[in-house]
Amino acid sequence: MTDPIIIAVPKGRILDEAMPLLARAGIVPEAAFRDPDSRALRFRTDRPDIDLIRVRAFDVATFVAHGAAQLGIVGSDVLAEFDYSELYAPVDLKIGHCRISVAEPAGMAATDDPRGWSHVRIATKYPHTTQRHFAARGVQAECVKLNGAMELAPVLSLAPRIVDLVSSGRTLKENGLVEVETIAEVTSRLVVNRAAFKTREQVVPLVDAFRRAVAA
Ligand SMILES: Nc1ncnc2c1ncn2[C@@H]1O[C@H](COP(=O)(O)OP(=O)(O)OP(=O)(O)O)[C@@H](O)[C@H]1O
Ligand SMILES: O=P(O)(O)OC[C@H]1O[C@H](OP(=O)(O)OP(=O)(O)O)[C@H](O)[C@@H]1O
Repeated sequence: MTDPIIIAVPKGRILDEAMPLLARAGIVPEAAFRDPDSRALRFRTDRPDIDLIRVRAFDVATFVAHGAAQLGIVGSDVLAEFDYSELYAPVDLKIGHCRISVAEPAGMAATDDPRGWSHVRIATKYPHTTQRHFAARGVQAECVKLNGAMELAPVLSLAPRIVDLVSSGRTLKENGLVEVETIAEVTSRLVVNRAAFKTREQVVPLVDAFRRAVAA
């Protein structure tokens, strides 16, 4: 038998929204996949030709780009940050809605005019996206890379502004920050390794199954 198709799924918040979509696409993982106590990382499904792996959101793109997984589910925020040429993103899964935004302390925003910025120092998990956004209007962005809790950076003087994901706005509010610019709207995408798209016969029907699952 040929190797199973591997689908990389992020273990964070997207997982809850991805489960019904997987089911509608005809893929039901073994029970351990949803067991928080399980230490397993690779799981069988009701389809003998498909396995799932559960990895960190940023690592989904890496596994699929390198062909270690053939398909994956990943936020457009992650895709924009990596810009891997080996990734093809044919389906907007319409889950994981949020936006990537610039935020700063409410007190600072009261008198700040983004049109006057020439150099900004930004704490973010998304340095490439940030630099690209600001470079497009001639602003130099100096980024301090963090992997979480960006909202602490302004109050602790690590950087006066942040670029982070915003959904309800609650995290910003509870940390005294306000959104001053939206960089992009974010949803999760089905990603496919370009070589696997051409060489593995199950991939095209799977992409179609996900497309139908979104429309259902
Ligand atoms: N507040 C949010 N609302 C909606 N979607 C979000 C939100 N935050 C993140 N996402 C989406 O979920 C993806 C994973 O985010 P999550 O916060 O679960 O991962 P993480 O905790 O940063 O990941 P990891 O622990 O792997 O570093 C993001 O890439 C984004 O596409
Ligand atoms: O606008 P809100 O609805 O408050 O959502 C925004 C928060 O959600 C994400 O964090 P997450 O909870 O995933 O934590 P992490 O980034 O620290 O892992 C993001 O990094 C924000 O901190």
